Amino acid sequence: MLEKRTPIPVTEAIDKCLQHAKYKIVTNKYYTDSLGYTLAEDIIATYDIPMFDKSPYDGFAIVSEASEGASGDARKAFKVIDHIGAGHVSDAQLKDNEAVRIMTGAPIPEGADAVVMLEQTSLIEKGFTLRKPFTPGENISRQGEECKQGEVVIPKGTQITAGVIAVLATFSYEYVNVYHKPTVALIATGSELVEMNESLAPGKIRNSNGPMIASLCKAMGIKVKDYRVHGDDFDALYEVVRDALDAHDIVITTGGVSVGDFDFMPEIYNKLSAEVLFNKVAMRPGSVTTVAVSHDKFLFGLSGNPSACYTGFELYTKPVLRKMMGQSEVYPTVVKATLAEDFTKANPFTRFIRADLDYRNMTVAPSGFNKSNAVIAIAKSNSMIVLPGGTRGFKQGDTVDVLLTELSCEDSSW
Ligand SMILES: Nc1nc2c(c(=O)[nH]1)N[C@H]1C(S)=C(S)[C@@H](COP(=O)(O)OP(=O)(O)OC[C@H]3O[C@@H](n4cnc5c(N)ncnc54)[C@H](O)[C@@H]3O)O[C@H]1N2
Ligand code: MOO
Ligand SMILES: [Mg+2]
Repeated sequence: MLEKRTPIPVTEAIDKCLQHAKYKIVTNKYYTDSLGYTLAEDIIATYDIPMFDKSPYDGFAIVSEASEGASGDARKAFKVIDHIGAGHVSDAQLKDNEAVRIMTGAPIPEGADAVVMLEQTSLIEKGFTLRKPFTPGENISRQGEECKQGEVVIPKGTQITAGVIAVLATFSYEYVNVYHKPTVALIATGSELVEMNESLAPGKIRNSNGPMIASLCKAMGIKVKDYRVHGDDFDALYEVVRDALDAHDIVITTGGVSVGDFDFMPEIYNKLSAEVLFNKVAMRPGSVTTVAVSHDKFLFGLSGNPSACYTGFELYTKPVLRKMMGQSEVYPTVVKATLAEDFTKANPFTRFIRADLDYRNMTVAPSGFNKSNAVIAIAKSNSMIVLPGGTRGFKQGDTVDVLLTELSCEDSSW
């Protein structure tokens, strides 16, 4: 008898996945090799930044009091008694109308309490004149104004970007504790699938899901063991999935999760005694997306239809990968935007539409033909419009939720 599937809400499905995502092992990386990993320790400032009061400009360090009353008609003259660049310290003790010629980044000499930009001076023999008064502290970068020694500057759970690497370099974190990345196996199922160079006999189609999912993982800095295409043969498929699960933390399959005669994934989960977290979600596309767990390992049964497959990855696989990589920000980012065209279809379930979000004016429109089997609209999208279930008749100008899918800082260097 046909099994009855009960759809659960998308947010509940995401949370079910995240509850089971636990795998976190700490490893140590040389700091420049840590890009794309997640910090397993807080990064603490080992000294104040700036470490000393310094000049933010090329110009002259002065005693501000000596500039009092300066104007265009009554310019004040200063005598230059020393000359320093960044990396050097002046021994001068400034008094009254004395100044030190100073470059950006150099420490403020004793006695000085303001910096005059070169452009604000007129040079004379032995020094310069000024036409305006300076206040104490003017144009000085203060010690500790960015951060103080001992402060947590980057918390554990942050993904390491180029900016984080700059901070590691600043505080001499030569080796840094990061979380291990989960290992992922990928299997595209379907007797209709042929690879890139094979001929397209009648009834056959190219495997586009496999390379798409591998690329989505790669963009997160995660290497995939690609088991490539496997036909709809229960015993053979069972063995491949079992072996893949033995060797990896996560097995992603595409296809074979619906109720067709050759959709073998439900039976495979059963034979593996995996706990199925859900096999129906109140969403379109990807309603048959199935996620199962077995001893802290994940089986993502993504739908065969490319747009459904993509949506399932973005909604369920990506947050789990992020959590297993140790990241503290795991949920998809959702923003508000204005719909640029009418969308009249009814939405019995929450609908995800591959979309093009224009960041300049925050308007959004579907990125092309948008059925579950569409592939081109994925390529043209940078986001997905999210329309709640039980709604219909969205109009141009309506405000809608938009889930961002664009890749940003994630490492794809391998
Ligand atoms: N009677 C029902 N039929 C279907 C239901 C349902 O609830 N009742 N659900 C539909 C929905 S929704 C979807 S989505 C699909 C899901 O199908 P499967 O996940 O079982 O996937 P397949 O049957 O293997 O393939 C579906 C479709 O996708 C193409 N495909 C598969 N793999 C790839 C690949 N690697 N690259 C590109 N395209 C792929 C495949 O040829 C099929 O056309 O089921 C509906 N049916
Ligand atoms: O999973 Mo299907 O893609 O809802 O159309
Ligand atoms: Mg099917």
